[in-house]
Amino acid sequence: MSIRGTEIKIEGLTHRYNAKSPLTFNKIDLVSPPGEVLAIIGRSGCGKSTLLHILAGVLKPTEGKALLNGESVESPSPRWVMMFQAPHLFPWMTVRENVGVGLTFARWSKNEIKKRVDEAIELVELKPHVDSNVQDLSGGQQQRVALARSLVMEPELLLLDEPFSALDAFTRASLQKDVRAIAKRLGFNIVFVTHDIDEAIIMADRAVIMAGSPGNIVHKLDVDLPDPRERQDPSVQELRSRLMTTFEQAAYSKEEAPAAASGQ
Ligand SMILES: Nc1ncnc2c1ncn2[C@@H]1O[C@H](COP(=O)(O)OP(=O)(O)OP(=O)(O)O)[C@@H](O)[C@H]1O
Repeated sequence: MSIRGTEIKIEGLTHRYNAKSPLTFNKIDLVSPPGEVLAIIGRSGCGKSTLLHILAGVLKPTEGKALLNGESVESPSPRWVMMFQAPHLFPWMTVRENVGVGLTFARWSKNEIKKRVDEAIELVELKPHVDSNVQDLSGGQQQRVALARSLVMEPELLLLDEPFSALDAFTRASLQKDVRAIAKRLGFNIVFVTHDIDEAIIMADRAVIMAGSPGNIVHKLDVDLPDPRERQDPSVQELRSRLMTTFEQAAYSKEEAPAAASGQ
C-alpha cells in the first residue's frame, strides 16, 4: 500500500449554518504538514465537528478555504475519508466484503481487490476474522473493519470524529495506539476530534485547542513524545497535565474576553 500524506492549509475559514444562525467559527488559520497526526480539542459546541466536516468536503465554508496540497476541498473524496463513532458497516457482509466495498464500486478487478483488502486486513490485525460476518464481531473489531475500509482507498488524510468514544477503555486504548502506529508507518495525515485529553496525548503529534463563540484556535501544543506511548510513563503524565491546564486556561480566558471588551 503506498499512501502519502498531504499539507493541510486552512485559510481564513469562517462558517455559519444559515443566514439567521450565529457564526460557528471565524477566520481560522492552520497549517498541518504531511504526515502529521493532529488532535482538535475543545468544549462542546465550539465548532470542532463542523471544521472536520468542511475538511471532509461535506460542508462548505461561508468564507475562506481548506486546501490539501494546494487543492481546495469542494466535495467528498476517497483521498480524504471520515470515520465516525459508529462504524456504519453493511451487516449482511463479511469483513472482506465490507473492506473491499469501495474498490468494488470503483470497479477494480477481483485480484486487485483481494490483494489490497488482504493488506488492509493484516494492518488492522483482523486476519483470523476475514470471512466472518461483521455482526459476529465486537465493537472494537467492527471499528477496525471501518478503519481497513478507509485504508484500502489509500487516503492522504483520515478524519476521525470521536471514533473510539463508544468503546470500552481497553479496546479504546489499543485502537488509539494501533491507529497512530499505522499512520506513522504509512505516512498519511490524521485530524481527529476528541474530548479525551489522554487520547490527544497518546495519538497526536500536536494538539490544537478550540474555544469561544464563534470558535477559534486559541492554543497549539506539540506532543513531542517518543513511540510507543504508555499512559503510565511520567513524560506522558506530565504532558497530559500541561495540556489539561492549557485547555482550562484557554477556555476560561476566551469566555472572559467578550465581557472585558464590552467593559462589563
Ligand atoms: N446542522 C446544524 N444547523 C445549525 N446549527 C448547527 C448544526 N450543527 C451544529 N450546529 C451548531 O454549530 C455549533 C458547532 O457545532 P459542532 O457540532 O461543530 O460543535 P462541536 O465542538 O463539535 O461540539 P461537540 O463537542 O458537542 O460535538 C453548535 O452551536 C451547534 O449547535
